[in-house]
Amino acid sequence: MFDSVESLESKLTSVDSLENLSSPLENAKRAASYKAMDEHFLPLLLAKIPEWSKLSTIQEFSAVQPLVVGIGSGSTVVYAAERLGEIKSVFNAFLNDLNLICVATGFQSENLILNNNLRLGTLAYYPELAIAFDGADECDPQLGCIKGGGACLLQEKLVALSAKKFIVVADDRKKVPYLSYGWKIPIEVVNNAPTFVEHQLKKIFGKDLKECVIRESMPKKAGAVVTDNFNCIMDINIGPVHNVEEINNKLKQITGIVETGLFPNVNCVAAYFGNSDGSVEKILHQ
Ligand SMILES: O=C[C@H](O)[C@H](O)[C@H](O)COP(=O)(O)O
Repeated sequence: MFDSVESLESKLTSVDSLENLSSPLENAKRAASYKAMDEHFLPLLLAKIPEWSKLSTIQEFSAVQPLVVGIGSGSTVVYAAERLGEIKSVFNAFLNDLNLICVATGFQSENLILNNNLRLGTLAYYPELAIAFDGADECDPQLGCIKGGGACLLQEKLVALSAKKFIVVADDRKKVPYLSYGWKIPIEVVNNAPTFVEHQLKKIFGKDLKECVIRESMPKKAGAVVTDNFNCIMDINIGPVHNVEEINNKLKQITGIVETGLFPNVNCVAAYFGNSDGSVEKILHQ
């Protein structure tokens, strides 16, 4: 006989009882990620349990629609993957490898999924995700974001746009009144195009283009950062970004720019910002 759902939920580590990590910042990232996972993934899972608890054979499990979850990149989403791994192990009777699939946003994210004993799938197999969790470099009040601090913006955008719900997990430094408040916009550019792209940016943005640099890998490797898609990253400063969609569209019209780190809010329903005391501020999309 299965344990009751309530008794399983109570087996999850209580967020208040977690031991301190190496720094207050890490505590903040973990608090945001755990809360986001508990408030957004658990309800999806609990809604499926009545259906899944009737299944017993592998054939029956493989016939049901899996819950497909996007796991992003960066240092914050590490804790979201950790919590998802814990939920999976506690709810093992209902949530096996066949009905929970995780889609990655790149190399680091693939390893996060595998290291937490989660099953890896791809967008090619699972083009529709129930939900995706990812970090952000900046997030505005409308839940528009700048992403790409770790150069994963292209695959992150593919996953975010494939998810019915997109959830941002971050520490409180990422909550800003408008985008490019303190962060440049990363753009992924094909390798032989940076000079062409810079020239076009000057034409379009004129004096507003204050900075345009190719991101370097130093000190770990000499030369430009190479993305998981074998392109380079340019970080540009065109001043405050108030209309995220308009700027994103302007940038995307330039040949040679594969994708931008500007994420206008398409389906971001909530952002969780962790504070160093372990409390979490949540902003919901209006
Ligand atoms: O390319 C990387 C991503 O967009 C990250 O999600 C973003 O940089 C936030 O990373 P972190 O959680 O380490 O602040």
